[in-house]
Amino acid sequence: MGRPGTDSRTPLLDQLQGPASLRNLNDDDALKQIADELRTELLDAVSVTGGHLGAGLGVVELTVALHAVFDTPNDRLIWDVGHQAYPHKILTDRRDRIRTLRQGGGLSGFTRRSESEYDPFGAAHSSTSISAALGMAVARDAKGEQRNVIAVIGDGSMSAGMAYEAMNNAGAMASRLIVVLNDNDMSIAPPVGAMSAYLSRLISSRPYRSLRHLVRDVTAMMPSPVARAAKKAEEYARGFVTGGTLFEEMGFSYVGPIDGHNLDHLLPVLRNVRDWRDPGPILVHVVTEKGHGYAPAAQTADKLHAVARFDVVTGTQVKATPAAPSYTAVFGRALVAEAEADPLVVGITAAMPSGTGIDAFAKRFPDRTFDVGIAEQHAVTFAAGLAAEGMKPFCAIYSTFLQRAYDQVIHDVAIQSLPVRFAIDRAGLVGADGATHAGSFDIGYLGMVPGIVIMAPADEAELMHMVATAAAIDDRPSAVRYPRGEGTGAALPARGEPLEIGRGRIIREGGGPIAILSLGTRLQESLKAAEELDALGLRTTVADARFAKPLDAALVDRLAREHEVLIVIEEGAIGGFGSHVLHHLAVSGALDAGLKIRPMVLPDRFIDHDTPAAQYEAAALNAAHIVATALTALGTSRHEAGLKPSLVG
Ligand SMILES: Cc1ncc(C[n+]2csc(CCOP(=O)(O)OP(=O)(O)O)c2C)c(N)n1
Ligand SMILES: CC(=O)[C@@H](O)[C@H](O)COP(=O)(O)O
Ligand SMILES: [Mg+2]
Repeated sequence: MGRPGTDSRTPLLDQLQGPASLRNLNDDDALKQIADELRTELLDAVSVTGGHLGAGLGVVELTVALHAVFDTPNDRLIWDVGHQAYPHKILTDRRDRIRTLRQGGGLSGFTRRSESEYDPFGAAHSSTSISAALGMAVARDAKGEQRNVIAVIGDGSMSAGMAYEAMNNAGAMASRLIVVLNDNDMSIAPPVGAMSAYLSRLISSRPYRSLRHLVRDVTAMMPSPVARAAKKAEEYARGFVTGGTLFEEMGFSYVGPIDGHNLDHLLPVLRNVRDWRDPGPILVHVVTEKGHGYAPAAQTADKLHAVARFDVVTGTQVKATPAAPSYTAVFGRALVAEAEADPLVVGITAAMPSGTGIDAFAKRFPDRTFDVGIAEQHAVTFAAGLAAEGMKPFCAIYSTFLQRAYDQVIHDVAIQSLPVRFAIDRAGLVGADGATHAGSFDIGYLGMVPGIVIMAPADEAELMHMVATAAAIDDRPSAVRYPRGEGTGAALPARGEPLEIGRGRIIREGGGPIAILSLGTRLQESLKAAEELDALGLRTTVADARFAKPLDAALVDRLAREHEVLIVIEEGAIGGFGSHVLHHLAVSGALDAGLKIRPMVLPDRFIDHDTPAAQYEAAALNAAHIVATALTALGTSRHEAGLKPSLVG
């Protein structure tokens, strides 16, 4: 691959008019050049935008081959997770926008139906592609239409139960379906689990098939079961112990392993698979390298899974120096402190050790750390089993990914009142990953679960106290939810002090008509708003709820009784903390006295990718919005109050 301008060949990528022009080339050598140019363009674009890099680098040749062989967009191409789809986006009508990736108003960092006809299914949460592809294949057959449906799923994403649910169903159906297993022996971290070990054995036991073998394998599958029986007989004759791969046992035809960077192999095999007319699913096992073709990727443990802006020549990333440790890092520190004091404390992650801070715990307590792979449902019930036997499991899962294990939280944990501790990272807005990753719903979806304790720290010191509080709760589930990114710089204790469950705290006594009850890290904005209101002679009370559940009813009643206006603010969707406060005040009759209560929550819509600052402005949860809400409730405009005009009126 040459760097831009160093490749003496006539550029071809610039001449492409979408994937159809790839197919019209009829020149495999030209496709190889296009792959080189595509990798260069990918590097150049992501060096400017940042984002997910390693996965896309690993599928450059595969992306070219898929679009060169299949009649996209009529043939449906579904990318699992979608973080590897930047080359796909460059080849499919979005090259001109690729440098807007993950920015407000720009391209999504994942596939998205609304973005392009070449994105038949949205993604970002893993392991959905086979299910969606099977649905599209069955719809095709039901409508008598003709097309191929191809799901591209990674080895890491093959560790989620949903992938097996889909294969189990597909393997028993006649619908023609193509699954490309993109096996780069990586998840975000090195892969874990028996499936990963199996795939490694499969690859080592079946060295790259020669082209002749590959074409023969596919040919043998084509005409009829007779040829397949002959092949099976040959395999038995050659001493194959089993009937073949796990995938074949599940009703798939299997082709591979294939070198996923070798277009001389990829193209003929995919063409054969395209023309294969036998009923049922086929799995094409493609072996790739995450970060392929870019030396700095090979030198990093995570193969440059996600990067900030970087220098293409050196691979050096441009990272701002955080002013304070991240909530994630503080969680890791807090968990280590609890584990040093209590050998029953264990840490669980679902394939996100670095993202959750469990990697720090693992360094200190490798034998008490469990990475279960991309398997959130299993992680929760695995934790329930541990808790049932007296262990103290901390299950660290992003808010958005915990959505996948909701029934396990209720059915396996809460109904049995098992003391699983949920460390819910990325709770709230997450910036560039956008709506699919926003942690908007956890207060809502957990808040209705009887018995669970839900905490939200105002800063990172509070986070340590809440981890200690959770560690001490041995009779029911507990959850601590905290945001992505750095903390406030608060001084940190060596170890947290358990809090009194269900007790909030008054941060500043106002004495005026307005009170603000904040849950979580919106406290900083609430204090700024109080300062502004003070300046108007409206001395404002600010309280930190600390607990969404159980609610501090005494605190809520006092705020309601002593103030004319009560603002309740949280970084969560409607149906969360504010709803619980409203419910309590309505049931208790406190609203009958005419309290002007204003819940402030995330807008009731999905908030697209953007910078965090832009997202908070869009969410209207900043100090200026709090001031405006309070004044409006009071019946005073900012003008009457003598405040300079604000964007929020
Ligand atoms: C349900 C879910 N859990 C966790 C993640 C976070 N995540 C994004 S990519 C990834 C690794 C995927 O590995 P693989 O499928 O092998 O793709 P590769 O990055 O190797 O191309 C993980 C864990 C996710 N997107 N969805
Ligand atoms: C693709 C994916 O789902 C993860 O890589 C996710 O983007 C990580 O999010 P953070 O960057 O917040 O850890
Ligand atoms: Mg992988």
